Amino acid sequence: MIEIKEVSKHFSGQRKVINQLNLSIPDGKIVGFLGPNGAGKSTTIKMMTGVLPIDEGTISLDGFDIEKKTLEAKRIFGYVPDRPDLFLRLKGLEYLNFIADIYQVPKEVRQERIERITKQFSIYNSLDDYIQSYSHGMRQKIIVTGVLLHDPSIWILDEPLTGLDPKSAYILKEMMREHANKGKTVFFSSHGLEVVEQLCDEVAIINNGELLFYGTLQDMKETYESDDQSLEQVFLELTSNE
Ligand SMILES: Nc1ncnc2c1ncn2[C@@H]1O[C@H](COP(=O)(O)OP(=O)(O)OP(=O)(O)O)[C@@H](O)[C@H]1O
Repeated sequence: MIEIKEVSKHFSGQRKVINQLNLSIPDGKIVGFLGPNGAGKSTTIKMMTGVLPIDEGTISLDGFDIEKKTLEAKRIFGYVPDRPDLFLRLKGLEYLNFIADIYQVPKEVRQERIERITKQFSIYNSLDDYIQSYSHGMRQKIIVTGVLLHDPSIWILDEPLTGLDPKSAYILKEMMREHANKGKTVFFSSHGLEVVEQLCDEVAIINNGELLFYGTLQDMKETYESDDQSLEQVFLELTSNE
């Protein structure tokens, strides 16, 4: 479970980019975090994962405050950033072993997981190549593999499906569903309603750093949809900055 309480953030010389955000992400559900460019999704996710300091408020992961119990919190989540350009000078396999070492994944377990997951993502034959030479989608897949390798209970994914080919996107969506079905937490950001409609149990919509809606798609339909407005039109209207 992820608890975001009264969180605000501003960057120097700017207005608040996150304003008094409250959000409770339950276990056992896939929750989509939706909003247009610049809405504040990545900033929120970076605060959740301890990448950015929180100006005001608190965020806890399974009860561990990310700023006060940082190590404990970091042990239990896996994070896929929006830009997967990390550790470019390592070979794919070196990166995965590095992650497995940090999280102390036993040798036999890591071998089985690396082989299974990278074969599913069709990157098994590229593990001896440098990440530098990988395409955007391959870089994303190696980072997702690194996350799955240590089997964290909370998954925090920043636009995980952007740049993935349809087969890999399908596999990742299946994995997200399986993880939520095990009673674990899956939180991911996206621009579009389509993937959220396919995949999510609940959706949080943010714009200009403020939460506009949180609930099931059914709630959203019941609250906003009408005969002359589809859910997509509702979403576009809610998040319009014009
Ligand atoms: N390091 C930074 N310094 C200054 N402003 C920043 C910084 N990072 C983000 N911002 C600003 O904070 C706001 C929210 O940005 P953020 O990246 O969180 O949005 P987003 O919803 O993830 O957008 P996108 O969908 O385009 O990735 C934007 O106005 C952005 O310009």
